[in-house]
Amino acid sequence: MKILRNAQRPLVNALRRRYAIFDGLWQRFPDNIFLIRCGDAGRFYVEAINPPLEAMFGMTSEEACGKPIEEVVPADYLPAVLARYQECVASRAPLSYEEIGAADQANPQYWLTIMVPAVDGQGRVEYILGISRDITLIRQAEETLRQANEVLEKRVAERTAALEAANQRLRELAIHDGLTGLYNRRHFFELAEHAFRQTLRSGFDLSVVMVDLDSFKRINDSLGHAAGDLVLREIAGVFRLVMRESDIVGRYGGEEFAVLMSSAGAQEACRLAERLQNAVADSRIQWRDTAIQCTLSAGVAQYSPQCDASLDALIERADVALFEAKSRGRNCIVVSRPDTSLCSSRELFS
Ligand SMILES: Nc1nc2c(ncn2[C@@H]2O[C@H](COP(=O)(O)OP(=O)(O)OP(=O)(O)O)[C@@H](O)[C@H]2O)c(=O)[nH]1
Repeated sequence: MKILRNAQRPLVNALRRRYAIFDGLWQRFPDNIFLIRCGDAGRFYVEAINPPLEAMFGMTSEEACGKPIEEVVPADYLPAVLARYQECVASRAPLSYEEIGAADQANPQYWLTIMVPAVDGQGRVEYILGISRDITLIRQAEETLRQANEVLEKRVAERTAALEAANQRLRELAIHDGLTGLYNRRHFFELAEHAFRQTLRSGFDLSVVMVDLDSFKRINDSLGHAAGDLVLREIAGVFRLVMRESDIVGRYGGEEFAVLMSSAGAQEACRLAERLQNAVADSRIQWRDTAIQCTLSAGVAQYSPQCDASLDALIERADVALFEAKSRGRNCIVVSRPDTSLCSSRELFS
């Protein structure tokens, strides 16, 4: 008998050492640890809880030991806890999940739980060992970061929109004449070049009307530059009213305007020039106590493959016709025929 006790001593000592190690770890482990015994009929009983859980449940591990889980876990969380135990028993595999538990909803507590089933020789889950870590601070930091990101994204979106609006304004400024709002000379040429190339491909008509206000200098000289500016703005408004949507109109120079009409021959271009002439003549522009009346001269040219190797050539012909209109006493429309001879618009229709 004594021999047998002596033989067992190293084993007992080894078991004591191991127990002391595990018990020390159990007592000092900072996260919640619980050991659950799986009873018959799907019942679960507390086997042991470590100090953090003792503090949370308000009972010692000895007091909790053997109690059905329903008597230890608060009723609010019980269904979710039982469901996890059942899942672990059914799968017989480790399980990891996140859960929210809180005394009040405004301050939720987040837990990351890992469960490991202890399976006996018959494949039955006898115990479940669980470790729960409080990850509330991590989730709160993530939420703070998410909110900060949201604010940042909103700010970036606002700045992007403001920048986009500023870019749009810049694009507008880059293509429009600041005084009249019509296309500036450079953009007029860009659009006109495009239309000209299309005409070369399609063979459709294309005409140019060059318009110049008559004796505009007199307005400046008699009423001042601001009055002249007002006249230019008002005349631009008249242009907008009279033009077709497809017409391209630009401020070509000081008081000179260019109109490019796609799919329009010389007669249609002359009719447009006449409508402009009449609309301008009818408009009374009020500058202080003076009603300013203007007239205009226009030169018209229809694209002709024989004369117009380029857009510049076509505009040059319309410009020559405009010069002729000025020479003929102003307030009239002159057309450059395909053979470059000049005639009045009335002659064109007769
Ligand atoms: N107020 C104002 N005047 C301008 C502007 N651009 C050019 N002008 C003036 O337009 C006038 C053009 O004068 P001219 O070239 O002699 O032409 P005009 O007086 O219209 O005479 P005709 O074209 O021969 O009928 C000049 O006095 C320029 O200073 C502008 O943006 N604003």
